[in-house]
Amino acid sequence: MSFWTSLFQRISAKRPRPEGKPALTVRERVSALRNLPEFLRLIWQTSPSLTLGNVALRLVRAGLPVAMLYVGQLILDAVVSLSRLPAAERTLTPVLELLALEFGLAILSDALGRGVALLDSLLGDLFANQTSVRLMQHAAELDLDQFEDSAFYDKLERARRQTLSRTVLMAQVLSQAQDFISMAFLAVGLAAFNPWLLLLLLVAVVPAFLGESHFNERSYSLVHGWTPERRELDYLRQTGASDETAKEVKIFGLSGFLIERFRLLSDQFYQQNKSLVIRRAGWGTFFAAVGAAGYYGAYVYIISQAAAGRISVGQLTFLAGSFARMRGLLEGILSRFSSVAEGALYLQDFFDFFHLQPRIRRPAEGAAVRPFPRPIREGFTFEGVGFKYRNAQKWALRNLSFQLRAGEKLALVGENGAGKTTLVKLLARLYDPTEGRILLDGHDLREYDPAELRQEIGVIFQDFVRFQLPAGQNLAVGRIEEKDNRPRIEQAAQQSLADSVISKLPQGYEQMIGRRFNGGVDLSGGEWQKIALGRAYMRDAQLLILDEPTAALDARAEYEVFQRFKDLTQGKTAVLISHRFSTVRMADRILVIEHGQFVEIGSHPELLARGGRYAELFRLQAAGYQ
Ligand SMILES: Nc1ncnc2c1ncn2[C@@H]1O[C@H](COP(=O)(O)OP(=O)(O)OP(=O)(O)O)[C@@H](O)[C@H]1O
Repeated sequence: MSFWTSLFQRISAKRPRPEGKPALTVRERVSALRNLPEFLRLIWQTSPSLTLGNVALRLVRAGLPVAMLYVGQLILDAVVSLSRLPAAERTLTPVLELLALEFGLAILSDALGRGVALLDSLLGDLFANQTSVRLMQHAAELDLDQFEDSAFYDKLERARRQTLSRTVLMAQVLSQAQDFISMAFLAVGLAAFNPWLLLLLLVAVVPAFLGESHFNERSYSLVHGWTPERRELDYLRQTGASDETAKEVKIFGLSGFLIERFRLLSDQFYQQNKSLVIRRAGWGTFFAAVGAAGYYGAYVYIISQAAAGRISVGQLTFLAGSFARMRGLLEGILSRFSSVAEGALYLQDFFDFFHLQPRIRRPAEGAAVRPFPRPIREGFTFEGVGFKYRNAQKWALRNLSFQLRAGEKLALVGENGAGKTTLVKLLARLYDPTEGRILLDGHDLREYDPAELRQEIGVIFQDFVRFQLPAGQNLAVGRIEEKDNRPRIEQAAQQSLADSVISKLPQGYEQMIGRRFNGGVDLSGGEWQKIALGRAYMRDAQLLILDEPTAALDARAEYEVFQRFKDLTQGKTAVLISHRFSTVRMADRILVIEHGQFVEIGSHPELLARGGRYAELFRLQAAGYQ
């Protein structure tokens, strides 16, 4: 067993491995480097001019160390030969000229260094902004069920978290190239004097590199393995202190529970990371000592050559300086190499995220995309539709067949968890059925462009989003292109009764809603619901879906909303989900589902006359009012 193998086995012996999270193999690390060309292409695309400028400055700067050392050698040799001349013949002019040259090089080096740092930071900021935008764009294209998958969330999280280190990686890759060129210049000088010095240099530096890369790999494995827990930590931090949760956290006295869990997890991570950084520091010191020993060995050799008169004093400083400089550069290159490899591993997460593809998308190129019917002629037909959520054991819907006729108002009735919201999500193609199919005017929904379909559908979900935006924009999210069309927004507000809410706000339509931002005003549940309903009226949709749109409204508001709803949706198809039979009975037909299965369909009088499940539920609720 070689010395290094046994050394690394010892380093590895006590390391804590996160449960079930295997370390990455060397092959995985090396293969992660394949991500670099793509990464460099992205940097180039960010700004070709900044990238070019950066590379040009770095190229010039790469030549400076050897030039400065060489001028230093000339200065010393000139001074020594000057000191040997008779006093009358001594003139400082050549030395001063050389000094002026070195001064100029020093100024140039500093200016180039600052220029490079400036371009790095500008390019890094631009790159970070553009990748954040790309992340948001790509996330917006993905399917809803991908968001419900925790492995997906971990990927997204890692891709997001690494924004900063990607900009560091960019600077590192560029510095790497620059230092390689500097090294090549210096190596020529050193090798001309004695090639063995180059070998000594490698012996001094390579162990440190191996140690560095080993610990980088451990650190990546630890952080990678801890992604779900770190996500949980973020969640706990957010839940423990946010305006949305403060009310319940206080009432239920949850802060102790949340803090305890946070403390436990963060402590575990701290302990594992601590032992890693301590071992890293210890081994780092050892390898630095090996490096220093190599340097002093070379120094002794060079001095002995100077003492024997084989080289001049100027050459001595040039060689000693070159050796020290090369050691620094090589150490930099090697340790950066391992962090570049580590960065490339994180890039893998980043690219993995971008390789995720939505399944619900426009029909493939070449396949005919069916234009959305305007107006819808027959309606939607469910044919033996079944749906199972990702990772769920049971079916949310099964064997569901019925027709939603064009222009009809259909109410969905069923107990909690019966599958009503799921049905609506299938209509909007947030998911595709697991079995069976949904037809629109006789053709499978999958033949239409999902973006066009969603334009023609307006859905207000029971858990609608309370956007922290001004009142007008909060309504306009129903049709964001119209966010500046005040008359249209006001009309939608009147239709949904939100106008009475907005007129009471100090700044009317400009009033920021929600407490997150300065000057924001919060609304009651029913007031929020009126705003959300307004979004439905902002849309020019042919199919309107309201999922418990009035649950938080008072009795008078609910009555009014539905009186208007019938008029306002004249000629349009609508689906209503409600647990209130006073609302449900206004629908043309009512579909009753239970445990995801079809039970019955018909108008209110028909279903009452039939005396089935609907009649039973209706009487149950009516009895409560007597
Ligand atoms: N994202 C999801 N992932 C896994 N299961 C889900 C998801 N959403 C809903 N379910 C399950 O699917 C079933 C149907 O849920 P759905 O939300 O469609 O019911 P619902 O009839 O709208 O209920 P409610 O009246 O309470 O709103 C339930 O058993 C529910 O637990």
